Amino acid sequence: MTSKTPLRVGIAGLGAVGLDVARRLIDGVIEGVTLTAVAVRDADKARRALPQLGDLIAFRSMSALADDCDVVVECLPPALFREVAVATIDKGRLFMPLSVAQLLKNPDLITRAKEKGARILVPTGALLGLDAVRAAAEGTIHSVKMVTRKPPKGLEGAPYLVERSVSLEGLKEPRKIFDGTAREGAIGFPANVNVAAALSLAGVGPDRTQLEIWADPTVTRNTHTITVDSDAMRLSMTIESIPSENPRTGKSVAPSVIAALRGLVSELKVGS
Ligand SMILES: NC(=O)C1=CN([C@@H]2O[C@H](COP(=O)(O)OP(=O)(O)OC[C@H]3O[C@@H](n4cnc5c(N)ncnc54)[C@H](O)[C@@H]3O)[C@@H](O)[C@H]2O)C=CC1
Ligand SMILES: O=C([O-])CC(=O)C(=O)O
Repeated sequence: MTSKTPLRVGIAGLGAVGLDVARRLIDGVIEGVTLTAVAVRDADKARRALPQLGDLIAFRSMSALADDCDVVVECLPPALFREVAVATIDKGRLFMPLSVAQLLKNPDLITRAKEKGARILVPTGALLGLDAVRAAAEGTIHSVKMVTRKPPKGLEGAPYLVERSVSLEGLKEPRKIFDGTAREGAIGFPANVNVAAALSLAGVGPDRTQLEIWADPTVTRNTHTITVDSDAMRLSMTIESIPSENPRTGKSVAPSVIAALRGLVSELKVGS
């Protein structure tokens, strides 16, 4: 792809992340990247939010989104992930998932991407430091741990809590609600800790990545701390992301997608 050929982007799902990414692309924040098509549930609602849709930016079904896009950014509820993933990969496009926990449930997609000449690029999303974790993974990683603290509203309704009839309503003190592996966390909290899945894919995999989740009424931000110990480095990093209109999702997620898209076309790219 040369900088003269615009990179055509499709977005599946215009919720907290997708709408923010779409707005920024329409505003022309990245020279050489255009929003070409979107897949939405309710076209009228999408047009009310973004009147530019439907004219130069096409509405497509999820299976047709990749037809005229080089990159498809998936910003859907987890249950819809596979449909758009398969359609994009089968067309040999670049697939950028946000519902990263679903990648752990659908590992065949990675082999499928190899067969079809597609690529899967996981943006850093609500996390940080994945470049350093990948560098550590070039050597020997001894341990990876992530501790997530979210305001209770950002965790309510997660399957892990519903199955155990755990209510977070009226919580006054921080409460540890989960302690296990990233794989188990991705199953129990599919819309809350995609970041744990991303961390595990960057480092030592979902079964060796440890995860704690706290419902914490004393924090106002979605807070993730990662600690990595390897033969080359020890690192500990924390990000505190302001919740977006979707309390589960931090405001750092959409800019992270924009940064990842920019990295596909810019002459200078900083960080791996
Ligand atoms: N990787 C990461 O760091 C992060 C990942 N996420 C994940 O990213 C995904 C998107 O997050 P949000 O934007 O906050 O979710 P959201 O719930 O705000 O948006 C989802 C959108 O999908 C739309 N949708 C539902 N059915 C649809 C259909 N059949 N066709 C097209 N669109 C449909 C909904 O109307 C909604 O607008 C979620 O799976 C979330 O868990 C969220 C935050 C961080
Ligand atoms: O935005 C966040 O804090 C992280 C999040 O929802 C996720 O990883 O699914």
